Amino acid sequence: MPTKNLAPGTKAAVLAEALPYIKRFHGKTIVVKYGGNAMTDEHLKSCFARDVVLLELIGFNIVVVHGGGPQIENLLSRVGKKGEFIQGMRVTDAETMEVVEMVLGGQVNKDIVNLINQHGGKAVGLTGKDGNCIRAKKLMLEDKDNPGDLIDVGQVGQITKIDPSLIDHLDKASFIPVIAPIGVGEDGETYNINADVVAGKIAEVLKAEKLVLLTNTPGVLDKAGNLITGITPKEIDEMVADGTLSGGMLPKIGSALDAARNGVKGVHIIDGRVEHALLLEILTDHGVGTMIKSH
Ligand SMILES: Nc1ncnc2c1ncn2[C@@H]1O[C@H](COP(=O)(O)OP(=O)(O)O)[C@@H](O)[C@H]1O
Ligand SMILES: CC(=O)N[C@@H](CCC(=O)OP(=O)(O)O)C(=O)O
Repeated sequence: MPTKNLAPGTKAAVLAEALPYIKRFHGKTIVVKYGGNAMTDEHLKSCFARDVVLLELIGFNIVVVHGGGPQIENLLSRVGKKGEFIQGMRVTDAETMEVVEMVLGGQVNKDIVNLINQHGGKAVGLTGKDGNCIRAKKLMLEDKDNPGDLIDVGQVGQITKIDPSLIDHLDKASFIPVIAPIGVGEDGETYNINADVVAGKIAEVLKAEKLVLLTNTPGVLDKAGNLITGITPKEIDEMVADGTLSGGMLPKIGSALDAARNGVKGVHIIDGRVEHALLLEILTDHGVGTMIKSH
């Protein structure tokens, strides 16, 4: 949005408003999860990359974890396959895993790295295989309809360990890590992991001040479609039980809540379709989206 028509006093007030936030987050880690659904518009992608560079240059350690669900879907359809999801997790056979790794570790990861670098940042792309930073084992889902039974969703991973040393090295050297949600097993197996789950765990392990999940809804919506600005664990349980939270929102809210309970002070689900949503959330009084409370 052009700012040339704003009065100088208004511009100055907006900049001055950022000072307490700059003081609070200077030298601190902020994990940003960039959802595949929020990265479909070129202009918005460019705004996102600019925001990341700006936040890094004012002294925050930004770590980006990205998704790419729609982008995976696109390549799958080109090879004649259709994605299937159970409890928000993609059923991942060997061929799907190849596509997932190509899209997340290749296309999407390099696209984000390139954009950040074009805007003056120093981004480095990784998957969980690099430096063994995301260790995983096979995930089995609980069958909600038949308690006690397990559902096999193929090469979907459950995180067993995050090794933050590579990410720490990059942060210390002012590089911006851009992480694709692919994990590696003890015997070198490749695992597809939901990006929200990876972002939440990385935020916990890095003791991040904030976790911001950018998606394609204004935040968490109630039954009537209204935005909920703050949500408690009890309200989450109720909304899962009555089906108000479903699909991709299930792993998202689960990992957001885990992160909030495990020490990440501010956990927010925000609308990545809003220009500069990240700056609004982090540097202004104007909170956007839904804050996930730990109790
Ligand atoms: N109560 C809810 N409020 C908001 N979104 C919801 C809700 N329940 C389900 N969803 C779905 O969750 C989606 C976001 O998850 P997902 O598609 O995995 O996005 P991303 O690619 O950003 O991770 C929304 O687009 C919406 O369709
Ligand atoms: C196991 C699983 O579901 N993995 C996800 C990984 C990408 C992802 O999470 O992308 P979004 O953040 O855009 O949804 C998938 O294959 O779609």
